[in-house]
Amino acid sequence: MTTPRVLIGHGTENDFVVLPDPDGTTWPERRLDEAMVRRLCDRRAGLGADGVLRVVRSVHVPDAADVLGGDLDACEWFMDHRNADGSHAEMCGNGIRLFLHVLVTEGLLDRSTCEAGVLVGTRGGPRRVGVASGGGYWVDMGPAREFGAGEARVGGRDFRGRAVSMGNPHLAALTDVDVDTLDLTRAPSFDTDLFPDGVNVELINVVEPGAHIRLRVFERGVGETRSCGTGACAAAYAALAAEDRSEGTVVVDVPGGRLSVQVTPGTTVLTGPAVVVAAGELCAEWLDA
Ligand SMILES: N[C@@H](CCC[C@H](N)C(=O)O)C(=O)O
Repeated sequence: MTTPRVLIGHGTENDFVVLPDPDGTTWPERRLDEAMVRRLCDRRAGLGADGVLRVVRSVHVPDAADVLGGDLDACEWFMDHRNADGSHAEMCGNGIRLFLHVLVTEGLLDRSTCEAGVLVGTRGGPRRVGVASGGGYWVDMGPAREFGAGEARVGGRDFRGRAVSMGNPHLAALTDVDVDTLDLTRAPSFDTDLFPDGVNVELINVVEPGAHIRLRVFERGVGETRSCGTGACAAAYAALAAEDRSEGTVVVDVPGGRLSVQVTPGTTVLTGPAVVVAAGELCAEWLDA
């Protein structure tokens, strides 16, 4: 087998190993198993990242038909996302912007076809993603769905927040405690009845009510990350809901940069950058070790 092509990239410093596999022949699930994802994401013995994005045509993903249903034909491409621990996630807001960027830079998609947006398959369903006029990329993430209230214990303190689904589960907790002072080295404890599949926890400070927030996030399957796109959307929704509003545009500052989230009752549009840092090949010696 030839040595597989690989790219490293990020969206607001939420970083990914990207594996182009258009025809599904290089990284079938049996090869890109949990152990391989962990090895790739290992920051010392591998390339290092918060997750892996496999760039593959939907027809080559065995479970794509289940999650995309009648939209399978409309989604030529599928973002096969894995967390650093090897688990699958339904959706990744930073990853999908990088995914489109890589499709363009790898010559798999013509940039001009992206202006109006391209439907990409994800395990959370189809998502439209396009080139933003002011730079970066926008993603139509679908509506935030609130499904209760809960608590998480982080660094010895309890934080109460809204349970919000962006396809994947979030606890979005507004707090007056300066989030920069929190210890996020250990996984939060949370209510497993409310979040049976685990949860991403966002701790949020309001900078300007309903307009500007900053957050830190502990991601399911990863740990603390420098940014989380779905988390930014859940946090923006919670910040607006705290003001009894169901729409508005919120600037979201994360440790790795700035995102913008436009919330309406019908959907949520996330806008932010995507950067490819390096491209090359995985070494056979490392792969076979
Ligand atoms: N960083 C991502 C979210 C990745 C998935 C998450 N860890 C989960 O398991 O739900 C984003 O930018 O949205």
